[in-house]
Amino acid sequence: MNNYSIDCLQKNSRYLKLLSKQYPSVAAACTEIINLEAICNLPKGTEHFLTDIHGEYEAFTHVLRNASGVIKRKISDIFGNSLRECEKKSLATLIYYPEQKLDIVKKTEPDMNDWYKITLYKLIEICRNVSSKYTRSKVRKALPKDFRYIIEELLHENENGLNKQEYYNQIIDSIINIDRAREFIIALCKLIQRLAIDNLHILGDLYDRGPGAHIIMDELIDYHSVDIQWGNHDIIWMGAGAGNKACMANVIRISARYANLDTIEEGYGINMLPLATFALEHYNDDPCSSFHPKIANESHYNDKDIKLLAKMHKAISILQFKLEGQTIKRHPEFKMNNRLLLDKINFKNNTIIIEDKEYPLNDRDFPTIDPKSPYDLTSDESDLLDKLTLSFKNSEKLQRHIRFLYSNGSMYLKYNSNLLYHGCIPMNEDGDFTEICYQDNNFKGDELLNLFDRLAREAYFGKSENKEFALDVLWYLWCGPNSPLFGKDKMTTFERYFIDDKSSHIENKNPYFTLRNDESMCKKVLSEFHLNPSESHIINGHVPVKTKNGESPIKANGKLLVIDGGFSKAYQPQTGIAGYTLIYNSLGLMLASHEPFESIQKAISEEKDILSTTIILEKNFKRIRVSDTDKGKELHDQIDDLKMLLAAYRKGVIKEK
Ligand SMILES: O=P(O)(O)OC[C@H]1O[C@](O)(COP(=O)(O)O)[C@@H](O)[C@@H]1O
Ligand SMILES: [Mn+2]
Repeated sequence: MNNYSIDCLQKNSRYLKLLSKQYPSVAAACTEIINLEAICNLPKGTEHFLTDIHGEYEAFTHVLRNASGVIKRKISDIFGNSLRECEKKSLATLIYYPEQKLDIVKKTEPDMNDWYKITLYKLIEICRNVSSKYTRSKVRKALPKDFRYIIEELLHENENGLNKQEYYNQIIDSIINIDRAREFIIALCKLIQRLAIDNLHILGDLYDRGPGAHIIMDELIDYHSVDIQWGNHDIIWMGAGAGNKACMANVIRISARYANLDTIEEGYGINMLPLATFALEHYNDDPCSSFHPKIANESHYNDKDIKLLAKMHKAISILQFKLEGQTIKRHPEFKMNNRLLLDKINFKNNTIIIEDKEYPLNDRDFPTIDPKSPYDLTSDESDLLDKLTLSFKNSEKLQRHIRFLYSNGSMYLKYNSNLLYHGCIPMNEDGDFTEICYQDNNFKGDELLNLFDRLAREAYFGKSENKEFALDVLWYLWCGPNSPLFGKDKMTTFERYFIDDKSSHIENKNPYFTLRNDESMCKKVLSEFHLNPSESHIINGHVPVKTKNGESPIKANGKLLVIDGGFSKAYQPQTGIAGYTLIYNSLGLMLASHEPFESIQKAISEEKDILSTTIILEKNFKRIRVSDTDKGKELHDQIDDLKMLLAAYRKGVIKEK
């Protein structure tokens, strides 16, 4: 026990008085100290890392429910050879999708009560196992209200204990007899899912081409503990929600390109009719060949839909190029003049000069561009943009999702000695961190990311005259040459639509992406962020690992892990797999690589789980305790404060209440 002097206690008396409101007596302070010290000795909770989901909600939902294989492993650990493989599979499917699986069982099972009974025993066994890492109080808080008391009884009673056996069996029988088995099983399955993972980390790009980013956001909002490191695709949605027109045009363009306006229209209730009307009016006779949407499943769309989508796609792309040009001109400090392209078009010859090279354009229909002032909006374009901006601002659901990205997200995160970020820390060829000047000060490394984080928040919440600048910074973060989220020298969107010569499409990655293979570089980054380089790791998303070409997700001698493996179907041909996820539990760090996922429907009806291969990256010989984690450090600080309060009570500096 620390020996606090009276002087020290008196100096801290204002804080101690406040603390004494929560712990009003010696007994209360002692109880809390014992409680916190006990928590510190528990094994650390399991962390789950996912990234680059790109709107693929089915695969995402599945990996969230199967906890990247954690639940399957628990079933195997607990039941070993006492269950057949097919029984383990069924049990796993039940835990992932209880409602749907119960409906299927009901159709074929001749003795439902018997099935309920056996299943309940198994589920309680698994619940006991997954809850053993937590304090009773934490488990209690996770219990569903309706069954709180019964589950607690079942978790803490030993059905083999002589006196309790009948009591235990009676509870199970009663649940079945009063017709509550279905609800009870669903509650237990959800509890297992909830307790299997203590904390979820998402390393960015929830949004983009896949069909259901809004569904993913709804799931995350309901998730018990999640943090998000913003990706470049998330940041344009944040920009669109905050009212930046260039970001909004990008968001609509990408949705049109991937024939995925459902997220905007049905997910967020934003009406695209004004864009459709505008497109039909101005591009009616234009085949918009380069703007044919990329459609995963052609059969969903008829010819007319595709033609209309192509016109909308072109209309919003031209708007994007105009708005981006205006942004670049407003901000010479962004140093993006090389991306001013509309004024480099020769409308007579139908060519463009980019970086001293002349290219023919594959399209000559630019009905809304005035060659003399190509970045000016026509009055129809202005009206359209005003309508769309208003709809984005007024979508209650979009705004809720954006606020969630702000409250649970950031540019980067330090968590239990790992450094998490989506893209990169901008670097020069020589490995120095790139400096950016803002308001006469230079920023680089962690300070640069902190600056961007602050400005990103100011763009949404700010009220000052700097807000407009901050809004443009959100767009810079999407595609600016020194954006940590983008990490490339330029985004060649214009070239990919209008120039056939593919050499103009090249986007060069920041030197970071080569330098990060070097262990000493990674250690330098970790030190920059004030982490101990010998025990910490960097965890990255953003660039898909081309496993097919022999690339490894483990870089720099294990210091850096890239877990973008292609949740997004568009990247799977390159990566050869369907994504990496990372699990960090009390025993160490494990990397899971997943085979492509067919569908939730097949996962349920055919019990087709994702096939995952897990490799252990680091194994701890001593189990990691809460005490060794960031939470543990917080708890130790609290314990110290409580000990000081105890001393204050005992030395009469503070009175018990
Ligand atoms: O495949 P598309 O639609 O042309 O998109 C490619 C664009 O997406 C980007 O790769 C950014 O998205 P990611 O963050 O998913 O890599 C850009 O660099 C590139 O210009
Ligand atoms: Mn990305």
